[in-house]
Amino acid sequence: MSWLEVENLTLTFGGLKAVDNLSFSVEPDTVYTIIGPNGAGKSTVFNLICRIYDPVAGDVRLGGESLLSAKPHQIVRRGIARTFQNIELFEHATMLENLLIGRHSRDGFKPLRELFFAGGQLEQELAHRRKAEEVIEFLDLQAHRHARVSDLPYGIRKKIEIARALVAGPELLLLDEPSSGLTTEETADIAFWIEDIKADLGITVVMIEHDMKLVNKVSDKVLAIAEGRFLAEGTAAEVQDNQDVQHAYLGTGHD
Ligand SMILES: Nc1ncnc2c1ncn2[C@@H]1O[C@H](COP(=O)(O)OP(=O)(O)OP(=O)(O)O)[C@@H](O)[C@H]1O
Repeated sequence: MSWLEVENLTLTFGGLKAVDNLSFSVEPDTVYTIIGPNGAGKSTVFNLICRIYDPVAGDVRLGGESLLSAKPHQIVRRGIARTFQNIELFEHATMLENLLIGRHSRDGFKPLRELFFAGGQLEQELAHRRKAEEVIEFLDLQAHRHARVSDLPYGIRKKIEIARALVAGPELLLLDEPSSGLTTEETADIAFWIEDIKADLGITVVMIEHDMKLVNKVSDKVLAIAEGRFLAEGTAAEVQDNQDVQHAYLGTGHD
């Protein structure tokens, strides 16, 4: 049994099959990358794993347990955190404030506990702060702790988006196009951090990515999809050599 199992997953939007009977599985402590042309269904797969959408068929299991009974806000507590293709941070808050919000998303808002158990609340706040500081140090973001996110360069904001996901303490991190909008140098930097997240934090990474240099560098396994369907799976080199994959990218169609 694999750790993350996606089985016969299907989702339609109107008449369009965005994800079509897709199955794959991910082993723990690996980087698993999903590639595919624009509109292939990659982000929809993430949205299905995070319970934003209900599949019309199929299942998603983590550690043998189906995620389909979970509500979107419970996904973080099931050990999953994600980043977005377009950065989704509170632009007018500081980096630290953004990280603390990311941490709170794990526990949810509990007004009664806040009223009656103020002592425990304080301890929890301190634990949140410690976790945020741990991630700040890990990603070498100390210089930006109190900077307003809107004042920071795009490359740093992209890294803060990863930090926001990490403070939730995930076992599975979903990265949606971590290199988009980054320079070649910044992309090389992100590759380094992804490798450290796997090796030093023991977090399994599932990544959607277009930049094949980054894919080649960090992926243990690559899945190619097109029109919501499985095309090929293997090492980055094997998948890039696959004829169906090449045809899908060239847009020449395939049988
Ligand atoms: N909420 C939605 N309503 C209707 N159609 C949608 C919706 N979300 C996605 N789609 C369609 O589903 C298909 C898959 O979209 P998706 O965003 O998952 O592709 P993708 O592989 O992530 O693409 P890209 O690489 O361009 O981000 C596309 O045809 C898209 O237009």
